[in-house]
Order: sequence, then structure tokens, then C-alpha cells
Amino acid sequence: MADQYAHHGEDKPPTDIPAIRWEEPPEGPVLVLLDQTRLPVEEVELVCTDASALVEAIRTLAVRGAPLLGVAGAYGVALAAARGFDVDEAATALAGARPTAVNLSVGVERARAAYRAALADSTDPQQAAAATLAAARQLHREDAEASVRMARHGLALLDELLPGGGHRVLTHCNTGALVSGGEGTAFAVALEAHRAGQLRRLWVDETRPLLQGARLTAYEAARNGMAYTLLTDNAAGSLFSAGEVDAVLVGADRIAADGSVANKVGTYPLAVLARYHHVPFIVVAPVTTLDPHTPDGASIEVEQRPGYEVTEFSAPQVPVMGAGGGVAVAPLGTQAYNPAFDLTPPELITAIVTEEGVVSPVTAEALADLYARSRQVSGG
Ligand SMILES: CSC[C@H]1O[C@H](OP(=O)(O)O)[C@H](O)[C@@H]1O
Repeated sequence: MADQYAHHGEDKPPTDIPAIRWEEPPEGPVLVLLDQTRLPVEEVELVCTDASALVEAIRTLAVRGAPLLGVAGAYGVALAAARGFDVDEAATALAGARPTAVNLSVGVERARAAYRAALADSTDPQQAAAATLAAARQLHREDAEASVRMARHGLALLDELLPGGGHRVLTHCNTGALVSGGEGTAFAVALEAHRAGQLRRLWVDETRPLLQGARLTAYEAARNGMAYTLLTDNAAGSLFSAGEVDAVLVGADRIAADGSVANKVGTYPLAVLARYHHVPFIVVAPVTTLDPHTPDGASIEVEQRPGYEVTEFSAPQVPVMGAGGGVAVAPLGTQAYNPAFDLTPPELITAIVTEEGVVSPVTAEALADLYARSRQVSGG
């Protein structure tokens, strides 16, 4: 069962509501989640009293992001233990809620193992429940600590790769505090750069279809006072082409033994663009995202989500009208980069097909020749 604590006020500024917290009200322990499907318009918390409510929150991305899924999964097992539900049943349901982020099953199994170990020591279910919660809290702390260390390592790498500072970083999806027990993964690196006065611009891919970038990364960047600009996913290429991207920072949901990275759809095209434009493409992820048991990318199960997420825009429950008269999806005041077209260089074009024939490879000489021949034919 999931209840709600509503935080959306008329003029309530974004606050530091944690993505996840464990509470122990008189009526029994609960897991409280900042409902990410309602952001950025509303800060609403979901109150989960059992694993099934948490499974639903994971499936609907009310709680999301690989590292946070691991923390949530561990707390979900602790919630089952604390409320006397079947822990194995809860663990299995939680681990199966979403297939790609390995952190989820890692967090669930870590809590389940703590529960079983405690039961082996003492048949007291309360002691087992306490040990399970302790394991979840430990994972939460470790993730927060990992976030700090990733941010430091990431900024040091950016400074090494891009001497002179003033980094213009492009990121995809959302990898901040909303995916972590701390300040996130890739976003945490950008935030560290910002705090060091080294972030000149954070380019934020909107990340269709669920708009984690437009809704969540913009929300986090605004809250942190970062210089950020939103763009459609298909506008990223023109930024690279204009030389406006110094590095790409993305997260990961699972990293296979061969180094293949599963991440939000749209990450692979950015890697190709970065390679073509000689821009560093940097994946930022905690060790809990590494999966030595999955040999390669082809072995990673890529979640297939419902088609209506592409064919429909989920209307916010409390629509906020933007300056253009439409329903705002990003925080009001968000700056956007919005070119109507982009340019593709001839070396990337296999062939140009015209009614007069095919030009391949595409060279100025071949085009001029075809044009001249067409003029002769038309008597122009
Ligand atoms: C660094 S974890 C964040 C990771 O998770 C996102 O997926 P989703 O929003 O579907 O949970 C995306 O792949 C991010 O890179």
C-alpha cells in the first residue's frame, strides 16, 4: 500500500527532500520515496508499507536510477522483515521489478543474506529484522560515500583531459541525488566541477520518452544553481558539430564483464558522436553497477517498456503552464537550445540518390558532375 505526503505548495521552493528515507511512525515502519514521476512540478512523497507498493513504485519509476534501486531494494527487504511479511517472497518480487539495473538485485540479495544470517544466529524475527535494516542502512551509507569519491575522481579526470577548466559537459538522463544515496554519479561529477568553478555549461539531454533530463536533471541543476541548458536528444549532434561539448558524462545501469555499458536509451548514439568528434565519453558508476557474472552487452537484459510511454505524454496531475502557453515539463525558467535543423558532413553520407542517378562517395566533384549532366538533359 502506498499513501502520499503532499509537499506541493503554491510557492514552495524546491527543497532537499531525500529521494528515499526510512521512517518508524507508531503504526509501523515505512519507506518514504520522493515520487519522481511527479517532479519537477510537485514534490510528493510515497509512503510504502510493504514490498508490493515498492515494486509498483520501481516499475513506474517513482523511484529509479541504478544505485538508488539497490538501496530501495535493500530497504524493501528490511520492510518485509520488519512487518513480518515473507522475506523471500518480497525479495524475489523486488529483484524482478526491473531487469537491467544490476544494483537492484545486488541490494536485495545483500539484505536477504543479512536476514538469513541473523535468523541462523537467532530465531528472534525482530533481531533478524534489525539486522536486515542495518544492512540496508549500510548500503545507503556506502552509496553516499561512493558518490563523493566518484565526484572527486571524475573532476580530476576532467581537469586532466581538459586542461584550462571551464568544462562544457553534456549529460543524458538523470544521474544526480535522485538516483543515489548521495549526490549521484555522472551528475555528481558535474556538480563537483560547478562547485570548483570549473563547469561552464551543463548540456542536459531531455531524454525521451520519460524526460528524466528535462524533468529531473534540470530540477537538480536548478536547485544547485548550475549553468544548464536543456536540449532535445536529437539536437545533441549539432552541439558536438559546433564544438560546444568538451566531454560527455553518463551513468550506467549495468556494466558487463567485457566493459559493455547498459544505460538509458540514447547513450550509444552519444558515444558514437563523441568518438567522431574526439570528445571524451565518460561513464560514472559505483562498483555495485559492475556485473562480472554477465559476460558481455548481448547478455544484458534490456528492459522493454510500454509503448504508451512513447505514444503519449503523461500529463502532470497539477499542470503548470509555461511561458509559451503549454504545459511545462521542465522547471519554469529553464533555458533551452532549440535549432530546427542540423548539418551532416559528406564523409558520413554513403550516397545521395537523385532522379538523375546516385552520387557515391559524396564529393564536390561528383555533385558538380551530376548537376552539369542534369542541366544538359533539361537543356537548362
Ligand atoms: C546512474 S543510475 C541512473 C541511470 O538510471 C536511469 O535509468 P532509469 O531512469 O530508467 O532508472 C538511466 O539509465 C541513468 O543513467
